[in-house]
Amino acid sequence: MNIEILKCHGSNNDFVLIDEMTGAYAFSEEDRVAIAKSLCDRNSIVGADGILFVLPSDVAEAQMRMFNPDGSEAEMCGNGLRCVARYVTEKLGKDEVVIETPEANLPVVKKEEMYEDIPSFEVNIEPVSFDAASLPLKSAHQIHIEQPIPVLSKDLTFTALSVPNPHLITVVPEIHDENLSWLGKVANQDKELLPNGVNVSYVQPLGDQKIFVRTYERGVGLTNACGTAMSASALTTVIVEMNQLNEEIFVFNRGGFVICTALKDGDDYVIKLRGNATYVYQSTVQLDVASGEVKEMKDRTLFEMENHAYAKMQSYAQEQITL
Ligand SMILES: N[C@@H](CCC[C@H](N)C(=O)O)C(=O)O
Repeated sequence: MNIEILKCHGSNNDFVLIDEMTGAYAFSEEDRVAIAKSLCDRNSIVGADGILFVLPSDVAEAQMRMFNPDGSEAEMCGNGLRCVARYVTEKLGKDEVVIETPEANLPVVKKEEMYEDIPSFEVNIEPVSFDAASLPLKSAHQIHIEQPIPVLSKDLTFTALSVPNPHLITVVPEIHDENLSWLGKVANQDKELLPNGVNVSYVQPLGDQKIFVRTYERGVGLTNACGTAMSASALTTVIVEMNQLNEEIFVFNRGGFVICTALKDGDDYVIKLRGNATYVYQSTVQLDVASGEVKEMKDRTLFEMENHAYAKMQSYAQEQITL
């Protein structure tokens, strides 16, 4: 079958967006899983960190469903939600809309450009829970903040939270990719400890309300950036590193940077995640859903100007962390 795709990214965490509101595809649940596995495969002619299905909603302007390359569906996707925010606001000619996600209806809003010629959006990341059962994480502590997990590490401590997808956050003086990758694999294999798997992040404080975050994503592996992980990391630094609530935290990553602000609304935390929503190209792919083979890509139109603008922003982000 022919499927129209939009390749997009937030902080170079890249996605294939498929519009099921306009396209009369009538995918089954099995189709969505198969399409996610085929189109995200880095050996195919597309390749991505995840897939975003945009569907009609009875309670919001649109609905987002996000699948990882292994075919698992995530409760939330922060970088993906900014891309969906741009897609839906531009389609409806509005500056703010609500997007239905599996656990919450989330407001998203177009913001002033965070860097020259960078379309920028802010999305709410919620509900947030520090209850270990919300991941779930098997722990002796109901609230697992800065506590060890001996099967994962002899010396590190971890903060567990769901936003609402599951995260383990560790504040470290420096980041070693091989070590994070090992930790992420072990954590995701141990179904006694973490039955639904987990996204694992190392956070390096850079001082002055700045942090660097590297994440091993559930269902993917190491990615350039993970929006929910950066949000969870910003909130964790508010709690363990005495950063301030209601103040912007600049979160740098392999693919750029975002700005997170952790707020408290009564007893509940909400994180505002602001960052780019960049279109890479649009095209039509011919896919054999049954065999998973991506046969052909046709009519590929590159968004050259915005890719060029994003490259500049990425160099700026790199300079900020090497200064
Ligand atoms: N990259 C995303 C998160 C995608 C889902 C995640 N891998 C999970 O399974 O929870 C983001 O930007 O938040």
